[in-house]
Amino acid sequence: MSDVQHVVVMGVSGSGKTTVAQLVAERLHRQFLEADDQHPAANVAKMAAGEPLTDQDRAPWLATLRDWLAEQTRAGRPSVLTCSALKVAYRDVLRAGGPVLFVHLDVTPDVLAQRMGQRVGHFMPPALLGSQLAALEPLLPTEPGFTLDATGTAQSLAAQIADRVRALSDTTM
Ligand SMILES: Nc1ncnc2c1ncn2[C@@H]1O[C@H](COP(=O)(O)OP(=O)(O)OP(=O)(O)O)[C@@H](O)[C@H]1O
Ligand SMILES: O=C(O)[C@H](O)[C@@H](O)[C@H](O)[C@H](O)CO
Repeated sequence: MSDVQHVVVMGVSGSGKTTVAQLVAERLHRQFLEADDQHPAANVAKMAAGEPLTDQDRAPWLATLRDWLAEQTRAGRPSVLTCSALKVAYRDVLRAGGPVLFVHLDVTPDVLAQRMGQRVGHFMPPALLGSQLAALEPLLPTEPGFTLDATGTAQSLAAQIADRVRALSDTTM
């Protein structure tokens, strides 16, 4: 089995996690989970009201995601998960669910604001972007994963990620 069992597509709101991760899951024929759908209702209400989440708010949500990863690991199902995973401590929680490769979609604040401004029907207000960027801790060299300049098209980003995952799987079989 490959070391890259779970790909976690991470980054701040509007970076393209959902769009890109869905394409990666299709390309690699993997299980897919959208972390936004797993937030407790209180978290969604808080964000929709323009209030950033705290570490405490995120704790039960991260535990749910970790448990889902652990379930996939136990069943031997490689997966793709979207998750903001803004802090090292949050990523450590996810890593407890099995072998993970983080892919950080890095987008400039200008492009993020443009993307969030254009998006319709999403609970996350663009006003929370500053707090997302302030909370973000880039991947450390000691963490498994890589950062991608995510200003390209979603299809080209997904192709790059799928290629990297396949290459890593080939070298670890
Ligand atoms: N590579 C891309 N190039 C241009 N636009 C993109 C790209 N990826 C996503 N978008 C658009 O940007 C907006 C945000 O994308 P998306 O919802 O996938 O981001 P997200 O990181 O999942 O956000 P959130 O965490 O807030 O749900 C959407 O309107 C989407 O269509
Ligand atoms: O950790 C967080 O603050 C949240 O996960 C957010 O990032 C949102 O859920 C998501 O981005 C919604 O748009």
